[in-house]
Amino acid sequence: MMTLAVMTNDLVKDFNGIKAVNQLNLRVPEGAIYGFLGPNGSGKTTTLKMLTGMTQPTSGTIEVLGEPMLFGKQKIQDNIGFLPDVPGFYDWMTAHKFLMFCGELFHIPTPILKDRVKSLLKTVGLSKSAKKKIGTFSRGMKQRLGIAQTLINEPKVIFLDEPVSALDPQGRKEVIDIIQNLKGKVTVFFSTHILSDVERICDRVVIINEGMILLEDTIENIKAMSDTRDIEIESDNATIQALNEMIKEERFITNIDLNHQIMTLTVDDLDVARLHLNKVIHENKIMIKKMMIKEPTLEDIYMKVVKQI
Ligand SMILES: Nc1ncnc2c1ncn2[C@@H]1O[C@H](COP(=O)(O)OP(=O)(O)OP(=O)(O)O)[C@@H](O)[C@H]1O
Repeated sequence: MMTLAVMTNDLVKDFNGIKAVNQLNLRVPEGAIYGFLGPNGSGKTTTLKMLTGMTQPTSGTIEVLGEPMLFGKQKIQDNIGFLPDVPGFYDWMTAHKFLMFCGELFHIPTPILKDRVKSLLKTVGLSKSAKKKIGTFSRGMKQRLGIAQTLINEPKVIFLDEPVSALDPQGRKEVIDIIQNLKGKVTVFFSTHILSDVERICDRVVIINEGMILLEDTIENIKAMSDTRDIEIESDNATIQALNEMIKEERFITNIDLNHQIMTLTVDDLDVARLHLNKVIHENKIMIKKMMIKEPTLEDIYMKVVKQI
């Protein structure tokens, strides 16, 4: 049986009649890199706060690592790590001092803690900046330090609230690479709205809106589920126009999008479309640079599911 790192049953958080989280049933397998997606205000932060024991649910239950979350009494914080969306640091502390300080809060014996801090600084690529003040750090460096802090107590699961959203592409890549390297060592539950990152590293994804689940599955299954397939054809402008005239009345085409040298066809039957297009291109001796089938991206699917509501 699959071991679950996080399980919620009918989780609800009501703020004066507004259900920020509404009957949420999450199943996060142990060891997964789990992407928690949703537009602004969909309930991600509220969920994360409940999962980490900081906010009391209105109703429903939470189990983390098989232990029921008993609000106010739980020891669960010893076994989890949490990086809030806007982490706070003492700017005057060095990275090394900060991690030592965090470890002391867990009463980790000093010799063990020293080794752990050293190894964590290496994991997040901050060994060379260990003695620098946090106030001089870039956002990306702070976020990496934040990830090291979530790992200080050797948790089995860490929760990261939008860890990459405020970072530039370089900073994002560094943080995403670190998360990817944690695979197999710790369960990572992270919220984000940057879909390309999710696509690259997540095993499973859940998309929520208005506190409810719209979709929950592996990335492959989510992509396979989408039945829309586009065909992209590239040539010079005139050829594209000519081809458009030849095929625009075909019944298998549901939409044609022309963008100078690129024509994108949305079709209802990919096989019929390919056969017919090949025939037209061959018979009319049309020179094309490229014809390819565009797989739907997670972003296409996300936009579709979120818009349905
Ligand atoms: N303390 C609170 N009191 C009242 N309403 C709240 C409170 N916290 C959140 N909400 C409401 O709950 C809903 C969900 O908010 P939440 O911050 O969980 O969403 P989110 O998905 O994390 O959004 P974002 O990506 O913008 O941070 C919103 O409508 C928000 O206004």
